[in-house]
Amino acid sequence: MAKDKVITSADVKLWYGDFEALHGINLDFNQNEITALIGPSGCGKSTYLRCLNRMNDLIPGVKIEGDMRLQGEDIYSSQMDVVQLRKRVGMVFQQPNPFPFSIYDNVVYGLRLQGIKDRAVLDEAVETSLKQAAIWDEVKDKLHVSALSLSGGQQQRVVIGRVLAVQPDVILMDEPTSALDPISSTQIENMLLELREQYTIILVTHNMHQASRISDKTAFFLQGRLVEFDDTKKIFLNPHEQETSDYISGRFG
Ligand SMILES: Nc1ncnc2c1ncn2[C@@H]1O[C@H](COP(=O)(O)OP(=O)(O)OP(=O)(O)O)[C@@H](O)[C@H]1O
Repeated sequence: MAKDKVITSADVKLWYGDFEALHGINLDFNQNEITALIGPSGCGKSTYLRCLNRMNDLIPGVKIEGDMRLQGEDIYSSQMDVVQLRKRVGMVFQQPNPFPFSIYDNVVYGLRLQGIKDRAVLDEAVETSLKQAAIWDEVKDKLHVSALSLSGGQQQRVVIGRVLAVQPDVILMDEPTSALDPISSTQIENMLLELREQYTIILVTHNMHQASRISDKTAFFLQGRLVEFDDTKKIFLNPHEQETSDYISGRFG
């Protein structure tokens, strides 16, 4: 049975000034799937990812063309509320970036911005989000200490909790484990497999083992082009394109 498409993108092109970084990307994302974006450094994975919640709007001199839709709504329409969009399409970066506040205040940050003040509602959101982010047991007795006092792996899970608290539809992750040790990385990978039940996840990764272990679909980018997009098994075991095969087998990149 065909799954629902949460995000669709057609003929996405992006220029940084005169430099064309994306050359017409066509890529759709199914609900409750993890899609990995792979490819050598500089091929445009992060640039493409940032198009999906309009993070590139913040960069001067950027021009974007193409059609990108979230649940059918035009992401680049003038009607689109960008604050709402970034709530619906949350983002986790390579370096954990907790705010210099307590764990609790980090997690409820987005909810307070929405005007939610009810302590019971906030408490409930903190517990639920930190459980989903697989860090509740480690921090439940110290919710009011600074998030910056945690290890890198714990900080990244608190940041994921902060993203989950506003109940996004889609979570964008840009190399979320590359700054972490192997145990923390595995914890986050296992958590993503759980989160897939509820969310649609788009993950940029340089880690081929990670892409093959946890993603349903894989998109291989090269020099601003989408070379191949398919089921992860197919991409890793029997890719259609020679360039994909060369990259997967470590012949470049
Ligand atoms: N703010 C920017 N201004 C100008 N050029 C940029 C900017 N950001 C990225 N680029 C260029 O766009 C191209 C794609 O970069 P991008 O960061 O999207 O690649 P990537 O595949 O995510 O790389 P990596 O795996 O190293 O993070 C590169 O040539 C890069 O130098």
